[in-house]
Amino acid sequence: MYDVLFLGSGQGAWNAAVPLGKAGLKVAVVEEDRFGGVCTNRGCNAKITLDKPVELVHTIEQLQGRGFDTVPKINWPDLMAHKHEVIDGLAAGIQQRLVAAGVEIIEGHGTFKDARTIQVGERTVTAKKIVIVSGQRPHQLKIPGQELMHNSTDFLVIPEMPAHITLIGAGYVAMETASIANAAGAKVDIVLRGHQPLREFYQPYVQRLINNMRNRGIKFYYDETITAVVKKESRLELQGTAGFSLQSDYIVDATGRVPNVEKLNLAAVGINYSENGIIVNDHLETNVAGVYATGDVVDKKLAKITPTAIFEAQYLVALFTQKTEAAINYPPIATTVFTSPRVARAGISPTTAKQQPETYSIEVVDYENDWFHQVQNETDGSLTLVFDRKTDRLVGATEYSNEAVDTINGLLDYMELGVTKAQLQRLIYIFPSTQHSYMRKI
Ligand SMILES: Cc1cc2nc3c(=O)[nH]c(=O)nc-3n(C[C@H](O)[C@H](O)[C@H](O)COP(=O)(O)OP(=O)(O)OC[C@H]3O[C@@H](n4cnc5c(N)ncnc54)[C@H](O)[C@@H]3O)c2cc1C
Ligand SMILES: NC(=O)c1ccc[n+]([C@@H]2O[C@H](COP(=O)([O-])OP(=O)(O)OC[C@H]3O[C@@H](n4cnc5c(N)ncnc54)[C@H](O)[C@@H]3O)[C@@H](O)[C@H]2O)c1
Repeated sequence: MYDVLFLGSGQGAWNAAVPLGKAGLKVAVVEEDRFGGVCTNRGCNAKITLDKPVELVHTIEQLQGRGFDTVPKINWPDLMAHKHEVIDGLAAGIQQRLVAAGVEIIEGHGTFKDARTIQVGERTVTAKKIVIVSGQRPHQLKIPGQELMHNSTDFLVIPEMPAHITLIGAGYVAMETASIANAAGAKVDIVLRGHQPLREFYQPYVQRLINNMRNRGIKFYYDETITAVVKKESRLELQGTAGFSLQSDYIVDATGRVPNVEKLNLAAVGINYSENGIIVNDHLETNVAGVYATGDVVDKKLAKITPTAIFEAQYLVALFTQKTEAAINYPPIATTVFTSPRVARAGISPTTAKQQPETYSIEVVDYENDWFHQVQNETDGSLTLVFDRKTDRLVGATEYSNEAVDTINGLLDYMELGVTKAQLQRLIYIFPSTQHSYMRKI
């Protein structure tokens, strides 16, 4: 019998399995696909490799007539080959790390037989504790012609960039894919059901991002309900209510992600779940004692992103090695949409702060007239900081700029450590630098 068995090998699993194995526990990981899960193979790592030239091209674009007189073109097949070179070996590397930590690898699809037993093919394995880390998969619109559409996994291995790409949805995946495809030379459309792209982000900054994307030629179609996809000779046609139709070469269904809960035989064990995932308590334990869940498959309001999955994995390590009995206590979680420019955020949003002016104060730093941003001719950027009035501590930050990720990551430390505005103003930063630039304005 294993001490701990993980169902899935993504970030929410291997970041716990490796240290638990090293701590001397008998650990197994069941995986039916590539080791490392979505982030490593068909999510974050793959996407950021394809995004790097986008960032560089946009910076060079900004400096046209200011030191550069041409904009380099992205060679998509070369970039895709580079992505394979960077990404394809990662799964084997994670597998090796598990094996080196003494973790047993079990390949195949795992399902519950009972609260301590998992069936993988012909094999039956038992464990004192089972952790469900089965992640999420792309949501698929149930409409005629759905099989003609692609998802983010398909896009991240696409060998040639189609001339015309259309994305349905305006969340993280749609906006990031649009940013990459547009920079790589495709004509790009985004078709939204509603009126609020990236609804978890500060909307004034999202609007600035959309204006920027529009100026690059990306078209947004609001309030459209797609009802069918039809093949029209060599092209595809999206059809919607009220006579909407749009032709394209490649359509990505980016309408969200759904938790992998159906094929685990949860009903046999009586594990509670909702359409958002497995329901857990504040110790990440399900309603069935000894069965836990981490990562994207958990029903939670927090961002379903890799750092959250890793934090949960690390919490389980502490819990299972008796280093803690306390409930999980999440710090502020930083997140970004990797468009170009980016929008990134952590902590209390400016929207919440504006709704509670007696509790929060706001500082806005616009980059339009900031000399340091003018160095790379970046005039379209802004940072909003939220302070708690009572304690004077930094409790939230949101930025729209090319460097938003570094800014928000840098400010995250201060939020977690409870640094006050007065303490921030004491810091002596390297000059010239982004930090120096915004700290001078607070
Ligand atoms: C296109 C894209 C881009 C992303 N970019 C970012 C980013 O830039 N930054 C970020 O922080 N997050 C990003 N994410 C989110 C990130 O990928 C997830 O938060 C992360 O992968 C969650 O890890 P996990 O371990 O919970 O699940 P997953 O990575 O989904 O792993 C689950 C694993 O379980 C396996 N599995 C499922 N059921 C079974 C079963 N019954 N038996 C055996 N194995 C099973 C699956 O094969 C899979 O390997 C992105 C996601 C996508 C789709
Ligand atoms: N940079 C990152 O950290 C990053 C990048 C990609 C994905 N992710 C993770 O993956 C998750 C999924 O991303 P996503 O973009 O697939 O989902 P999402 O929830 O961010 O966006 C889904 C979009 O589809 C729309 N939509 C939903 N149902 C629809 C329908 N029936 N018809 C038309 N439109 C519909 C929504 O309005 C929304 O615009 C994110 O929430 C995030 O947790 C993170």
